[in-house]
Amino acid sequence: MSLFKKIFSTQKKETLDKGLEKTKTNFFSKLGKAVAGKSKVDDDVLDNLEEVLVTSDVGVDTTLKIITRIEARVARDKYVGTEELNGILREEIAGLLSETDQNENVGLSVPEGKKPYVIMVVGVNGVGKTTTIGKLAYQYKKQGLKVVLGAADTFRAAAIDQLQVWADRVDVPIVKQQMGSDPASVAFDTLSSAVTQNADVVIIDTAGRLHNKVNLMNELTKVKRVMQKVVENTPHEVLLVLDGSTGQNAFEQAKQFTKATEVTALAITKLDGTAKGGVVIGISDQFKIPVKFIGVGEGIEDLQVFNKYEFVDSFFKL
Ligand SMILES: Nc1nc2c(ncn2[C@@H]2O[C@H](COP(=O)(O)OP(=O)(O)OP(=O)(O)O)[C@@H](O)[C@H]2O)c(=O)[nH]1
Repeated sequence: MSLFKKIFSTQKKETLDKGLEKTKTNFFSKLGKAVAGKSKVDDDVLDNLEEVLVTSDVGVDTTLKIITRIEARVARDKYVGTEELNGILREEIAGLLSETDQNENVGLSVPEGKKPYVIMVVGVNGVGKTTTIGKLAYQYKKQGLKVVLGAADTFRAAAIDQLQVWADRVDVPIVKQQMGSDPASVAFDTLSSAVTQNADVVIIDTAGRLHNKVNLMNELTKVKRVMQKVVENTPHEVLLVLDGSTGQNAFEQAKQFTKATEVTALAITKLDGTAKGGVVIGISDQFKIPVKFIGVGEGIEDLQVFNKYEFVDSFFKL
């Protein structure tokens, strides 16, 4: 590994460790209480553990899967000491995540033959959509790729302004129209401009109004249809941004959006500010959609390509 890569991966690890601090403190303090005074993993410990996982926003279904795995292990090994619980949880959760996430996580690479690579970003207001687009644009640009942003969230003037702020910050072109204009028309213009400029990556913001699923569905379908008039088979990626700090609400949003449109990847933000980081484990397990990015801070560098092994490692590192 080159020195640059080593420094970068150490920094990435430190940011991840720091970003997960709140979740870990909360989780391990609960886990400590769950096993207090116990030397052996028995039914009581398993009951307590179940509660710890559920209250850490891992989600009921995923929690039950984890508990079943640990039960089987306890039954097999006859005696499992509580001091082994951390290591066992780590192994079982890593195992669970690798079973369910079948998709190859390509992270920031742009697949061959897909130029411009078009990412449509969806999600409700306030989840960190604009910030994620800005951070993504920065990372693609840092790799030497030419990026164009499209402000197709035309529902609020602030959304267009905010995206402009990020476009200026990252120094990438943005295509926008007035507030209230047709999002599909902005998407059309953005893709046309990207083709003319020979851009590598296009990132399109969309309005995430969930109050009416049919409207949302119609709007996203139309945006997609119009995109395909410019570049076939686009968008290549539909990235749903979820706010990790909302815990179960993030699950709910994932359910709604996956019903409204075909979501191909997830970004889970604001993990640094929350004790609900367990949501990443539950969401990775429940939806057959890869978590590609996680937000672990407000800074431009604080969006990471999600790696389930690094995540579990950081989570269970004492
Ligand atoms: N701590 C932390 N804050 C984040 C992260 N991602 C986004 N934010 C903050 O979350 C807030 C909302 O982010 P926006 O990007 O404006 O969210 P949005 O979904 O585009 O929301 P609207 O612009 O209201 O539609 C901002 O203050 C961001 O700085 C993250 O990973 N960590």
